[in-house]
Amino acid sequence: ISAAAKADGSRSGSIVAPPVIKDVEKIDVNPPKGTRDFPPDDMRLRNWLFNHFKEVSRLFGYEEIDFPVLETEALFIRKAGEEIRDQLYCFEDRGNRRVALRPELTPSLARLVIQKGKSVSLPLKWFAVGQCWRYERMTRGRRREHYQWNMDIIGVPEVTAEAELISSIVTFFKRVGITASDVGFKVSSRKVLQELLIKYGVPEDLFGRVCIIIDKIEKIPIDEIKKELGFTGISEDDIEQLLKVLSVKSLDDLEDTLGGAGEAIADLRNLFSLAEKFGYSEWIQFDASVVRGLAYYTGIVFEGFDRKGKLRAICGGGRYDRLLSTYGGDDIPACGFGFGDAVIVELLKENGLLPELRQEVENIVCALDKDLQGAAATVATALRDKGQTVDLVLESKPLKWVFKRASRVNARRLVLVGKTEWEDGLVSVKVLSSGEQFQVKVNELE
Ligand SMILES: CC(=O)Nc1cnc2ccccc2c1
Repeated sequence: ISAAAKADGSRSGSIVAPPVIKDVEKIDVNPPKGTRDFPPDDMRLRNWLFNHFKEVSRLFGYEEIDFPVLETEALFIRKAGEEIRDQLYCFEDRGNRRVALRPELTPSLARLVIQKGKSVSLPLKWFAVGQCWRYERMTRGRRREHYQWNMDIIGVPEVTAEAELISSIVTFFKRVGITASDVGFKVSSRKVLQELLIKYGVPEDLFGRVCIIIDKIEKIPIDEIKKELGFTGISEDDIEQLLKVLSVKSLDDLEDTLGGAGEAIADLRNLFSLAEKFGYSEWIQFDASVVRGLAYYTGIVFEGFDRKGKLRAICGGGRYDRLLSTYGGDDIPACGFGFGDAVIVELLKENGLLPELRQEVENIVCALDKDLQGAAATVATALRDKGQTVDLVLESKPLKWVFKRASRVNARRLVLVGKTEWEDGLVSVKVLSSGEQFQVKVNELE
């Protein structure tokens, strides 16, 4: 071989190296751009968060629902110029159907309510925790998926519904240690805008579009806002007046500016007095500039914000009384909120409230030599049948290895199956925290 090898170490001539079978390309082991894996540590935090979401929802008497992450594209096609529409993760499936990964849960909920029709009795109180998707052209490193907790009340026209929804979010915050000095809710009503646009003679079908433009008020320059509002046909004077109303600082100012208490004022005053009764007054404040970025809201809108102003909105929601009818359903009033899984984790981190979550297992069961593997399986099963968690050592390993694994999986105790004890139906147990050691009959282990 050396004769055939060249100075540069390459080979030639009669020597044939065995063919290297390269039948698999090394695949990219990272998840697709903008998406996340949930290895155990991350999954523990996610389960901790989602369990709080679900426990609060159950505390409020809501029933859990779910729907496919894939929907028809038509469910999300709205012409109000929403960002969520521009970033729709849509495509044509192999049956040439236009489909989309859901960017939010509310349309699916509306679809399900209409599908159920008369077979469900109102009011419905439903909740879901589901993954939502967006496709951004240039991924500015932003995520393309997140999980959202939603709670919705279908069939209640009064603001007691919105008041209860905010109470459920306050309950969640309290459970994870967030207080009214960390977080607040900005509350307003789109009926303010509605009343103004009627006054300005703006056609009703432009309402959603105007709301979406106003929602961008803190994100793009005011001149751009005025220009976009101009395109909808509102006069410059009316635009000035509109922006003035949206900057009022109190409900009283709003009432003066609107020249009397319309529905919007009545709803808001009602909500604030209910907040008192629910016990969360110090969590909410009126803020006329809150409109939220979804076209279908029609009344009260609210969003959770961090008082340090360092993070994007934590959650948001409101009343959407027309959504079901736009899908051909009956005119059923509805309201709900969405709560994403990203900002809340940043907030908890900022406030040192992230929980320390470790794997834990009660028992490691191990055979002390390999012909006791069956006995170890019997012991493991006896413990598992009693509801004890067991990590069964599945191969014969030196004791040193077992101790190392015991500390890594945070086991409470070791259960060792040895030859002599087993003949007397005994196993030996070592409590790892105290070092206490004892022998016990298998069926007395608990
Ligand atoms: C902070 C964050 O991850 N936001 C986020 C991530 N993915 C989404 C996907 C769909 C709709 C909204 C989304 C929002």
